[in-house]
Amino acid sequence: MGPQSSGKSTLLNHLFNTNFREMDAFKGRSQTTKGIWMARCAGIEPCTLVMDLEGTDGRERGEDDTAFEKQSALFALAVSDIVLINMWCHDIGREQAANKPLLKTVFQVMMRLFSPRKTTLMFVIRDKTRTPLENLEPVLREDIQKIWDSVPKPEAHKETPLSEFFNVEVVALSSYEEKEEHFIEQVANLRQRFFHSIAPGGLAGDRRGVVPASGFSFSAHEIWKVIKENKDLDLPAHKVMVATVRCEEIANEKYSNFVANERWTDLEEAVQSGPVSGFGKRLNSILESSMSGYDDEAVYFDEGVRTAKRKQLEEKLLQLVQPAFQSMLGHIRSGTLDKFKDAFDKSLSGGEAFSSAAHHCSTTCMAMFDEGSADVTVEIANWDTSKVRDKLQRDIDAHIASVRAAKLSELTSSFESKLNEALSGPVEALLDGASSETWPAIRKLHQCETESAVSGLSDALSGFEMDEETKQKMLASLENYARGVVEAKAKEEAGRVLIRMKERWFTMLFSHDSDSMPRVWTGKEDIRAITKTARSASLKLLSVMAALRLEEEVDNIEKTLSAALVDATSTTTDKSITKFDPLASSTWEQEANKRNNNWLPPPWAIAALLILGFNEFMTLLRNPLYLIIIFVGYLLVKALWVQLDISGEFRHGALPGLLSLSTKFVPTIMNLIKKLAEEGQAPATNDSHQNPALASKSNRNGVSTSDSSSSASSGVTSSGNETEYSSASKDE
Ligand SMILES: Nc1nc2c(ncn2[C@@H]2O[C@H](COP(=O)(O)OP(=O)(O)OP(=O)(O)O)[C@@H](O)[C@H]2O)c(=O)[nH]1
Repeated sequence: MGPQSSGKSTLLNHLFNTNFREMDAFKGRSQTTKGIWMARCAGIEPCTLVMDLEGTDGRERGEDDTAFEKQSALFALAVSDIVLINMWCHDIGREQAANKPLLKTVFQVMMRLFSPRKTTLMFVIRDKTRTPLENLEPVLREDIQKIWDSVPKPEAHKETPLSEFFNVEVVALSSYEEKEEHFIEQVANLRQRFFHSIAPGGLAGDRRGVVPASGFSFSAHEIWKVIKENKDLDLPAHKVMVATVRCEEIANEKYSNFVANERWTDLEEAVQSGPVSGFGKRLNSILESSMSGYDDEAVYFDEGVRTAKRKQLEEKLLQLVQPAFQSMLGHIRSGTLDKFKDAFDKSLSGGEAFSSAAHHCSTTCMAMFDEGSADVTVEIANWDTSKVRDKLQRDIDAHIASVRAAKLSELTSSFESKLNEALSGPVEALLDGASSETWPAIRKLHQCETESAVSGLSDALSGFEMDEETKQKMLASLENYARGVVEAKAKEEAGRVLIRMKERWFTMLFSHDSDSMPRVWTGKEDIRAITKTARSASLKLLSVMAALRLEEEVDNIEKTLSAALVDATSTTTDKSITKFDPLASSTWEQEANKRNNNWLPPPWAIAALLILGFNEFMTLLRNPLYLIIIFVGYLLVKALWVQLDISGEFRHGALPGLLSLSTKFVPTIMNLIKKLAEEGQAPATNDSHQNPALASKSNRNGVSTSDSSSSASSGVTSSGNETEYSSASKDE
């Protein structure tokens, strides 16, 4: 800065090889530079910017702070490290020096910087005279001090010395117009002082509050804005503000560069379709270059701001890449699960025991997953992979469990089918040739096969590391199965017992003699004896089929059968209902029928009926007509019940019973009506003995002839009704 046409632009152009507009010497002295101009110094390292300010007019004015002169001086002090002040040599020591008002302005605005930094004020004495600099300098400093003292200062800076705010330097140059060679030489010397001016001990003052070059443009704009608004300049706050804005800009730029980075887009696309080898390495490298790019650019900005913005950038980037990381982890998980299934399958088919294969494959695969997930780790993120790991472990366990269940059921069914094969045929053959040895042989076979199957299964189960209880349950179920096979076979054979008995009786023994030759009937044979032998042989077969004898217990079935069916028939010809019948009292099927026929409701239900139906009972008792109607109804129903043999019909199931009843119902009703009609006619003719057959029939059978014949046809196995049974037996 300096007075108008004091050769500022000329000096700057020579000093820094710049190209500021200079006044044309032939056009006369007039203002050339308007506003503030800026240029980069050529050939000076590190990058140095130089500003050429509009010249001051040298008049002392009481203008306010909005005057451009003051604003530009404040701007220069706020952004510059070194301020060159041009002054004429002959002005030194003069009361009316041209730059006195300028210096006053400089000192005043310095107070307006919220926290001023130490700026170098270099006084450049132009058109130096013969007076040596050593003599001029003290006079100049004295002038400066005087001006400093005369400037009104705020309370805080009342006693602050000038040196607190400024480094004062003084240089003198020969006249450019008269001693150009000297001028150029001296300027060249001065230029040397601008190399590395910001290095320690260099020409620049302290570097408090400076902003990095990348923030300069923004910072200069903001400072100028504040100055224009006539506000105080808070340089530290400004520094933070510039850092915030710039760091954010840098971070945003790095983020968008990352998003557009081909290496990243390729990686992101690839991971959609499957696992990508070296995913972690590639991603880390792209992230690393973004972050280090940020660090490089933001390094000179305020540390607090820089770190905070770095963290934000990091978070944004991680948010961007996390889905890719998750899908990569997902690929590893599903890939590992597939590998596990394959390896497990191979181990099992290679004959390895189940639990050892499960354990070994699971351990290997989990290690494989750990390795894989370590490879995809994003270094700056430290994301937790344990959830995915747990999921994999659960999937593996579930697979093991399902294979285990399948294998166990496969094993069980294989042993079962073996047992079935080993037991069915032989048991059938043994029952075919029923004899007293049949059941011991079946027992032996059953025991032998069961034992071998159980021990086989037990051996096979040893590879499954199962708890003893479950194992015992499985073995017991196999034993039950074996028993079931024998039982089913025996029942199946028992179903065919009638045919077999017949075969044995007639075909084998009755029609053949003891030498198995077809019998020739001569009339001399003892038919009774042959019949007895044949009958007892077939009863023998019946007794073999009659019960399951898987336990070694002595039973009386054969004896009972012969007593009831052979001996009884040979000794008694008349069976009475009062005679003890061992077959009827046995606990076989009849017992079940008896239970089925227990139609009475339980005692509590009877009690409930009595209590709840008390009113109805009383109504009935009070009105004898009701009672008579009910009694007649009861008689009718009972008659129908007996006629239709309802309990007998339903013995074979509800549907056949209903069908049979529906066919019998109408004829029976007709029969009853007919009967009643006949009864009615009988007294009219007053001759009961005219129809003795009808009378005797009705007397003997109570209700109807058709009844007795239908009861007879139902045979011994009809209901437990004793009367029915005896009448049927008599008919037989
Ligand atoms: N006497 C003298 N004249 C000089 C010197 N240096 C430059 N001049 C002359 O002064 C005149 C003004 O030069 P500029 O360099 O344009 O001066 P300025 O201070 O930049 O002028 P403004 O930008 O208008 O304030 C020119 O004619 C120069 O030749 C010098 O050292 N001594």
